[in-house]
Amino acid sequence: MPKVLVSDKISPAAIEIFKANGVEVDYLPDVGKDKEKLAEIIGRYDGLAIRSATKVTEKVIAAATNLKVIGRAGIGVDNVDIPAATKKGIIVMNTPFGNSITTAEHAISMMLSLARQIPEADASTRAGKWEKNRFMGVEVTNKVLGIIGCGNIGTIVADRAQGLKMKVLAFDPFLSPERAVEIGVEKVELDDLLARADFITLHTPLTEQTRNVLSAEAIAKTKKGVRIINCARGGLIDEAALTDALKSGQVAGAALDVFLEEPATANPLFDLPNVICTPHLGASTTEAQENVALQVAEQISAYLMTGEISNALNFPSITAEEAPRLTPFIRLAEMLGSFAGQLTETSIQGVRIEFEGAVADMNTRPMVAAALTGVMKPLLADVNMVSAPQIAKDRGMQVETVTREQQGAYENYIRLTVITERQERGVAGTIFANGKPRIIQVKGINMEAELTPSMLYVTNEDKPGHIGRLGTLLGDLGINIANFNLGRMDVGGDAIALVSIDGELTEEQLGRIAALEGVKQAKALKFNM
Ligand SMILES: NC(=O)C1=CN([C@@H]2O[C@H](COP(=O)(O)OP(=O)(O)OC[C@H]3O[C@@H](n4cnc5c(N)ncnc54)[C@H](O)[C@@H]3O)[C@@H](O)[C@H]2O)C=CC1
Ligand SMILES: O=C(O)C(=O)COP(=O)(O)O
Repeated sequence: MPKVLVSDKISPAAIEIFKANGVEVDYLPDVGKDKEKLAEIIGRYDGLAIRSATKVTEKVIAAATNLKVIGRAGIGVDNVDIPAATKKGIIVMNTPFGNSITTAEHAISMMLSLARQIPEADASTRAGKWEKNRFMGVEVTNKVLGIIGCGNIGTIVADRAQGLKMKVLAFDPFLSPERAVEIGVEKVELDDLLARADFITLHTPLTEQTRNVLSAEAIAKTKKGVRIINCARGGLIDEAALTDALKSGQVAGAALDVFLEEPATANPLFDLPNVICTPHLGASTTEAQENVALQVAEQISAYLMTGEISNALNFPSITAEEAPRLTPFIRLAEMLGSFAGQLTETSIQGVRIEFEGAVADMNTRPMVAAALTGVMKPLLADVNMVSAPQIAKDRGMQVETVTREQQGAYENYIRLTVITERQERGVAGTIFANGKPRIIQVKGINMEAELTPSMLYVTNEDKPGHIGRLGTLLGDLGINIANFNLGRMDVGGDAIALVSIDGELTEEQLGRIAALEGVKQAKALKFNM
């Protein structure tokens, strides 16, 4: 039974879902804040469910010897070292929509609170001061809202702001002009937004490109008296520059849900009167927490129990519907990769994967990942479909994918070619109606061979007597032949024998086969069936 650790506070409904799906679960909501403890126990788990308090660092991942999946009950994954997880073959998934409405509503609440100084007015009134003249607000109607990052949350904020009769500008390099028209925002460059916005709200992920998007220079370009809302990530604003700008009056107010250092228990911004702070509450509503908890528990369970992948950030999704259709082709791709990988002795420069017929129409990315896994497994035992594409890239392997829709003799086939300095070696296979993989071509030579766990691969010159000699030798060696497949280029040309055997050949036995008259290469191949 797979075992999952929940290391942050998530809705108890998730625990029930894990159990109902046959997944064992430990709910230790304080462990996420204790890096040492997390690293100490993570080795026991196949899955990890987190929110933002758990920092899944390289060190934690190094200790995660059994971990297969990290599920973020929420959106931002800047607390997970995704490259380290990918290299270790661990899927990282999030719940991209579960808390977006809630977070957008928090941003709007923060904007209105800022416009009317609600927290301070509240504190003053409770203190019995009745300072009616002190709290002069601003209307948002007809004001300009600048949204930096117009994805899921930014778009919902835009919609709600339009309801408040605001004019909305958006800076987002990935927002298409058509989409901007559709959602009724004016797509602008950052400098334009900075110069024109009365309110600026941030909704990008924290990445190296977005870090300090509101830097001292950017803040200097804003309209004097701008109000800034950040319900995305702390690192998006240079906090020192914001502090200075709030003091100088360049920025009239800031509403911050997120901070560079969290938990934020001391921060110079807390001392300023025109600042509103909440403790990373963007996603904290009953509805959103229920959504993300249920979803993450379902996603993690589905991956661990069936291999279904949804909302992974480091692997293409495989839906429950396509999983059964894809599985035989993923296995075929891995076997072709393994076939070619085991025959390759020099360093691999590139891999070409061709898909022809019906398979060309399917989701080929998992098949490419599986093929690369097969190719590299003889060298790197713990490579898997998640880590293989990244490892191939890191090693400078060129990966080319070709899809052709026309059909040849087979309804569909995959050809994998490994390119080394010396040669190109291609091997092609198909899936028969019974779902079984078949090799149909090796190095341009047609044959039809079932792949079995232990095989002997022999190349030779096509001369009379070879098959007899090989069969006799295998008999003398006490090796039982389960299946004997032959193919040749042309009469007297290169020929290949692919022999399924019971048991495995020793080096010594292989040496004797290689020494047979006419044999060019003899190799023992193993396949995980
Ligand atoms: N305060 C909280 O509790 C919560 C915070 N968040 C934060 O909100 C962020 C945004 O969430 P979603 O809207 O769901 O993500 P999303 O991926 O749908 O949208 C992000 C948008 O940012 C844009 N973007 C990326 N790089 C950019 C750049 N350099 N400049 C301008 N735009 C850029 C993208 O094109 C995308 O449209 C999350 O990454 C997370 O960090 C999310 C949920 C709750
Ligand atoms: O979903 C996100 O990105 C969030 O920031 C929400 O964080 P949380 O789950 O409330 O710790």
